[in-house]
Amino acid sequence: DGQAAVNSKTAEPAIAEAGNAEAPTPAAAPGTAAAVPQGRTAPEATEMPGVQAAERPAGIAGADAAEAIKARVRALGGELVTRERELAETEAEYRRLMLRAPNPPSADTPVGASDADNMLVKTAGLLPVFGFKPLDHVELGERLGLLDPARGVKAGGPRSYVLKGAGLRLHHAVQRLALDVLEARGFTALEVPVIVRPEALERTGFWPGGEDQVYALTGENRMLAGTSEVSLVSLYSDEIVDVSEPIRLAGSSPCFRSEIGSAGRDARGLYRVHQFAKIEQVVLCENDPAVSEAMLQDILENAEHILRLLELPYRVMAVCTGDMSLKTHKQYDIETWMPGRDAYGETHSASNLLDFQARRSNIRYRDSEGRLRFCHTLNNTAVATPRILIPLLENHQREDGSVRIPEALRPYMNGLEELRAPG
Ligand SMILES: Nc1ncnc2c1ncn2[C@@H]1O[C@H](COS(=O)(=O)NC(=O)[C@@H](N)CO)[C@@H](O)[C@H]1O
Repeated sequence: DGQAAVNSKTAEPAIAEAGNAEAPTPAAAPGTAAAVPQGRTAPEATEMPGVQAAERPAGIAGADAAEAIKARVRALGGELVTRERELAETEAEYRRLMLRAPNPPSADTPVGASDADNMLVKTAGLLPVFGFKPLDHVELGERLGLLDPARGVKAGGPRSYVLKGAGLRLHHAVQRLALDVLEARGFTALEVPVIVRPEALERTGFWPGGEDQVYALTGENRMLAGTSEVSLVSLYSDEIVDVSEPIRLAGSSPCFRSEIGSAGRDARGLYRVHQFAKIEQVVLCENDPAVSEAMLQDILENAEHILRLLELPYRVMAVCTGDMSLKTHKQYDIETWMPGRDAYGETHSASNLLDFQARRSNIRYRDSEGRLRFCHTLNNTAVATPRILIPLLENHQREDGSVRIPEALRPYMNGLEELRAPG
C-alpha cells in the first residue's frame, strides 16, 4: 500500500548538495551583481576582477580609456544577466531531476519485479483451525451490529464504511492499545496536521509521483495526507535536532487515500477504503546505517508485539526492489492472517529511508566531531484500522458467530470479553 513517486508541480527549497550539509551560501564574487546591494552601481571598474587595472592614463587618452572601461562594464552586466538566467534554469532542472532520483535499495533487499518476489522472513502464531465454515468480517460485522457498509456508501460512495457500537469501540481500542505500547517504549504521542501543504509531501518523498494518490482541497493549495508520516517528519524540517537519543514519534491521525489505480481491488468491506485511522511510528536518528538498521528492527518488533497482544498470526516479508517506492532504502511488510480471504493481508509496512527524507526536509544534527549531517528517518505502522479489524474479527470468531476479545484488548473495551449478536 505504499505510495510511489513522479512529477512535481510545486515550489521546492533547493536540495542541499550531497555531503556538504554545511555548504555555506556561496558568497558572490566581489563586484558581481549579487554582491552589489540593490540600487548601487558596481564599484569602480579598476576593482572589477578580469578587467585589467590599466595604468591611469593622463589627459584626453584617459577619457577614452574610461569610456572603454564603462562600455566593458555594461557589456559584462548584460552577460551576467544572461548567465544568471541560464544558471537558474539549470538549477531548476537539476532539482527537478534530483527529486526523482530514487533512494538506493539496501544490499540485502531482495531484487524483484512485484510483491510476488517479496521474501518470507518469518511466520508467527498458529493459523486457526475452524471446525466450521468461518464467516468473513463483513458477515460477522453485520450480524454483530458492528458495521453498516450499505449506509456508508450512501454518504461517502464506494470504499466507505460505517462502524457502529462495539465496532467503533474496537476501532478505538486497538489505537489506544498501540499508543500505550509505543509510549511505554519511549515514543511521544502526537496529533498532527492531516491537511498539509504540498511542500510537506514533496519534502517527505511522496511527491513528485504520488499526486494522484492524494485528495486535494479545491481552491486551496492544501492536500489530505495519506499518512501522518508526512507531518511527523515535517515537524523537524529546516531544524538542527538532537538525536543523541533517537527521536521516537507516535502519530495518531485519520488517513485519506484516493486509491487511484486500485480499480475494483478489495472493494468489499474494510480492507481498502478512502478514509482510515492509523497510529504511526516515525523515528529520526543519526546518520549511521548500523543505527538506522537497529531502529528498523525496533519499529518492526513494536508492531509484532501489538499483533501478539491481539493474538493474531502473521508473517514478516522483506519487500523486494520492484515493490518499494522511490524513497525507500529497506522495507519489511507485516501480513496478518485473514481467514475470510484464506490468505495473509498486508497490515503494516516498515521502512528505513536513510537520509532521503532528511535531505529533502533539511533535517540535520551535529555529530561527535561537530559536523552537520543529515539524519536518517524511519517509519512503520503501529496499527491501521479498520483494516486490522478484519483479522481481529475473523481469527477470533466462534461457531456460534460470537467473537472472543483478546485479553490485552479487554481493558480498552470496558472489560468486555466477547462480542455477541444483539438480542
Ligand atoms: N486504503 C487503505 N484502506 C485501509 N487501510 C489502508 C489503506 N492503505 C493503507 N492502509 C493500511 O495502512 C498501512 C500503512 O500504509 S502504507 O502505505 O503501507 N505505509 C505507510 O503509510 C507508512 N507511513 C507506514 O505506516 C497498510 O499496511 C495498511 O494496513
